[in-house]
Amino acid sequence: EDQNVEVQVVDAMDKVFGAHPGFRAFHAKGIVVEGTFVGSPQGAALSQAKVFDGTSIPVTIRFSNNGGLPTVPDGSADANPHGMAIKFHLPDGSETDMVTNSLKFFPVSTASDLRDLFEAIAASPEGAPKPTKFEQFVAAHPKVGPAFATAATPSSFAAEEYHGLNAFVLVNSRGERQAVRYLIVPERVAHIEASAAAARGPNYLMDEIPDRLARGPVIFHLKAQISEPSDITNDPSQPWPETRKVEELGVITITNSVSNSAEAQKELLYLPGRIIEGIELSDDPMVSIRDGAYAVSFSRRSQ
Ligand code: HEM
Repeated sequence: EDQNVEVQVVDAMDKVFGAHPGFRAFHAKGIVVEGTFVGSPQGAALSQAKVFDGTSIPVTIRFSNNGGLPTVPDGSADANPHGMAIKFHLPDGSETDMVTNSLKFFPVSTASDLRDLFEAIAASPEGAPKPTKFEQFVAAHPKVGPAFATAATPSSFAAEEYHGLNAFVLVNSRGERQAVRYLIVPERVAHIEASAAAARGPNYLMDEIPDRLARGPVIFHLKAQISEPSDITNDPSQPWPETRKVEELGVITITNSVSNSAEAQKELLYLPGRIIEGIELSDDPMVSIRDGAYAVSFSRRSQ
């Protein structure tokens, strides 16, 4: 990977979406909610991380739309995939994060390919000569089309399944290591047609979740897809077979929205590589590069 891909990828995002002071370079539109996580015995057997020890851990969650436009309509295809970022607040004051989205696999293998994808989009405005740079990129990267085809428009942030995509390694108290990919599974997945989403208005997802929480909690199951030794762990564009075992790591109970979401999300920084003992990076270099890019975006949006 290039030395400066963390900066280049954020620059390329800004070329596509424009720079919007105070907002994230990507997943710019979102809403912050709060709740708790309780780890399961299976989670504790897979990882000694304190987050899975069965005690109730406060969580701060940000749901988001794809893209760098703070005003993207929630039901637009450009808002897919939606994101779910979770920050777990451990009793010792430390934090660990998970940053997931609703794609079933990632469109490209590496961060430099993602940079090149945004560069190609930026170089392919309306009326650009055919084949456009974007069309050429898609032709040369066969996972882009199929990956985006896995994204749909949810009826609610609470009715979507989210995927960690990058592999992590869980380490238990016996030192046993298991590469996994996280899945965040709602009680019910519900997708709607673009026309129905448009009828609900441009902020229907952001408006719906506080209303829902006022009526009662929202439950998700945090799960781990368990890899086999032959599975590739350094390429999130390669899904593992559907037949792989999935273990429950615990239950997320979202209890409330926050009154100052717009301010709260400015202060929040989720880092996919913010991990604690019992969770390790895999051989996928993308996670550390993501950390760098998220930090670049954070420092720009905090100015
Ligand atoms: C090389 C790959 C990637 C790069 C360079 C990248 C870059 C970024 C950047 C710059 C941000 C804004 C961060 C901020 O200002 O706080 C962001 C946000 C986000 N990304 Fe990525 N991303 C990558 C891959 C992924 C993957 C694989 C996922 C899902 C599994 C994902 C899901 C998200 C989500 C959900 C957010 C919003 C986080 C929040 O709510 O604070 N990204 N990404």
